[in-house]
Amino acid sequence: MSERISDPHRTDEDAAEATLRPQTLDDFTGQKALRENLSVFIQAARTRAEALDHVLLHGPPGLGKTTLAQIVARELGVGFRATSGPVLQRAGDLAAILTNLQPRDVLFVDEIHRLQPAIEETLYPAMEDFQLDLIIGEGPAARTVRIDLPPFTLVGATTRAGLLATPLRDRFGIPLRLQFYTPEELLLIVRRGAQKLNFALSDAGAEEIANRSRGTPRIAGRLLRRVRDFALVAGTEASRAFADDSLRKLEVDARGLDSQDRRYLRRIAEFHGGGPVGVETLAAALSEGRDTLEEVVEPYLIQEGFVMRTPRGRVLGEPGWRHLGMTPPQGSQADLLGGF
Ligand SMILES: Nc1ncnc2c1ncn2[C@@H]1O[C@H](COP(=O)(O)OP(=O)(O)OP(=O)(O)O)[C@@H](O)[C@H]1O
Ligand SMILES: [Mg+2]
Repeated sequence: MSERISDPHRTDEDAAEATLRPQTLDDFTGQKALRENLSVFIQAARTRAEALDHVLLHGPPGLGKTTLAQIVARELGVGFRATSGPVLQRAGDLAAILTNLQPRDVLFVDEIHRLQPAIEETLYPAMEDFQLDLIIGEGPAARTVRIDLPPFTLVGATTRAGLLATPLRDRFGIPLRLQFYTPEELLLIVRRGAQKLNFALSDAGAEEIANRSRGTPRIAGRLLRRVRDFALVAGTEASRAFADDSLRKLEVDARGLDSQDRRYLRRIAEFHGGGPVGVETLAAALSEGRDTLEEVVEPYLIQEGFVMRTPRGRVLGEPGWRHLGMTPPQGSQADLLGGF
């Protein structure tokens, strides 16, 4: 795992995140459409005193999936159990959790795209009919018993919805996609965070952090805590210039890209004339996993137009060239695809 300040994945250092985590739907900034819909479904479930339909949260790391799962349980006024795809090794592990749920509880399964196939199949009848088929004994004496489960809400989270099997995806009545946050939303998040941390951050300083957070609250929180460290040690208040200077020390540039992002862009520009180049080739050249590129590095670069995903591979976009201070070669793919 890399040590990038702009890595949207959770790291040990992010344990401090807990203080910044919003506790209610009202406190949760951004994702307006998603929040409004969810609020209606929660209210309806509460009114009917029924379990909320299963919810699938998908989107890039650090956008608030785990936070939302906890909020859903709190707003429903029910218990919250959490596990994750890679942790559940045997069908029995899942059975133990399911049979211990209280009616209407939320079971949060993080990284649900990494469930073992056998466990996934146990999950189907559990989600659909609140029934669990257990195999007791072995060999010819083995028999299946069917156990009724309390009605519950499965909240699944994944950064890779594309990897979910269709039968699993279809069993989520409420699929919700999280989007990158706008600079205005991040500004609000940074301001609130500074308040919670008792950190005297100027509005301009907050703006500087918000604009460089790659659309991701986790990164905003992390940059906020680092700028706060710099300010504490320097014994000054955090003006725009101070925030700017601190972020520069962390190698986060004016658009929020870090050294890994720039290495990725430069590779396409300098070794492949701007592309197209296959993601496997890039991953090998940069000594990164393909997954890391697709899940962590690329989503934001694609959304900002720095790079484009085409059937023939990755192509540097106009903003990508500009960011590197280079001009696209005449007749390059960026020109041809300019209208994309
Ligand atoms: N809408 C928001 N408003 C304020 N803070 C937020 C918001 N969403 C996320 N955060 C902050 O960002 C941090 C990361 O969020 P969270 O852990 O929920 O992300 P995630 O989508 O589950 O990431 P991963 O895919 O890595 O599991 C949280 O600790 C929280 O402080
Ligand atoms: Mg999470």
